[in-house]
Amino acid sequence: MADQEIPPPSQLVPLNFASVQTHVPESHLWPNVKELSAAVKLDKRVSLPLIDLVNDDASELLGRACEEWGMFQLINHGVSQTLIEEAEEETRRLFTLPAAQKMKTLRSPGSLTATGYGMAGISKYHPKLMWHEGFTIIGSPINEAKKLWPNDYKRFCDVMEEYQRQMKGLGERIIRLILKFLGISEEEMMKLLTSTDESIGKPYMALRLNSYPPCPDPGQVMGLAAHTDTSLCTILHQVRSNGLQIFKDGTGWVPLSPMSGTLVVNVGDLLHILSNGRFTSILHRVMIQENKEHRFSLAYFYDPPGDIYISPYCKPLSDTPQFPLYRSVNVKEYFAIKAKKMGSGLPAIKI
Ligand SMILES: O=C(O)CCC(=O)C(=O)O
Ligand SMILES: [Fe+2]
Repeated sequence: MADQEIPPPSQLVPLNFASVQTHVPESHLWPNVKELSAAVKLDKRVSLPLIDLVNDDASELLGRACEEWGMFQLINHGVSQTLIEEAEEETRRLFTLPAAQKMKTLRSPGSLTATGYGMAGISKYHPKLMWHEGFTIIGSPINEAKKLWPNDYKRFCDVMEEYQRQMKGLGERIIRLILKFLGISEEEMMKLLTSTDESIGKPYMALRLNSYPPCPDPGQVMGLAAHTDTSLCTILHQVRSNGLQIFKDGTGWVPLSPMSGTLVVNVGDLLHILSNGRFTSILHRVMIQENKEHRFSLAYFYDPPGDIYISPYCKPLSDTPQFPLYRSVNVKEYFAIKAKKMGSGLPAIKI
């Protein structure tokens, strides 16, 4: 029965990476990776802000980091190290399953609100495929976990549900502090942060587990091509290995190594819109490393529900009049615009 759910090979599906021993298939050879890598400022020490969430000035520090970088690292974030390690372990357990097993949970292409295995949404904008496979979780992953581990699915579900619960709580704390910095009132905040209630649209909050398998020719493949996240903010846990790079205006591409005990948080397009362009929706990408390690990461996209409207916040009574740079847009609509515009949604809603 389950085999019938496996799609035909013509569909855009992740490669069976375990079967690649020596030669990277043509479909995954990017002609320009060497140039892209050469542009990286390895000598630049990234002094990405490191923010203590329990600091009395956290709101100010987060706001300044969003303005200057669109990204920061967080300590004292309150998410237990044990849970993070369990989530890492379950992620590894999932991606090291045989390819045919993972394919049983393939998400329908283009689906934004389904749980399952597949390629990153940005894959369809590039002529070459990426050295990446993902597993997106929205709500409970129980139906898919049962297909992966018919007799042993509970552990994965328990860990991933608890991880999402804690990330959602953390996301809300971060967003509240950032909105406070912008001068947004509690009442307005509540409208935005209303829980993932079906009455205001489908939940778009998602946890994406990312896997970048070891590659025989890392200099010719792309892990995850440059993109901005659509979210309000993304909370990223990099599992030890290097590869993440961020684009800093005035500097260029710089690597961002994982730092134990911290979580990386970045501004997404929705927060850029809400801040009326004040906060940077930071461009980032993942390059495959020479060290033949299997790299994993866990990205939690903190999003309002689909029917919530995001409008640029222009400070009332400010000395200099402020005008909205973007039209107001609801979450569901913005996701659709971004998909239609090849991953570059902001220009489409510019006033
Ligand atoms: O793997 C990483 O470090 C980054 C992942 C990412 O950018 C994403 O999932 O949107
Ligand atoms: Fe991202």
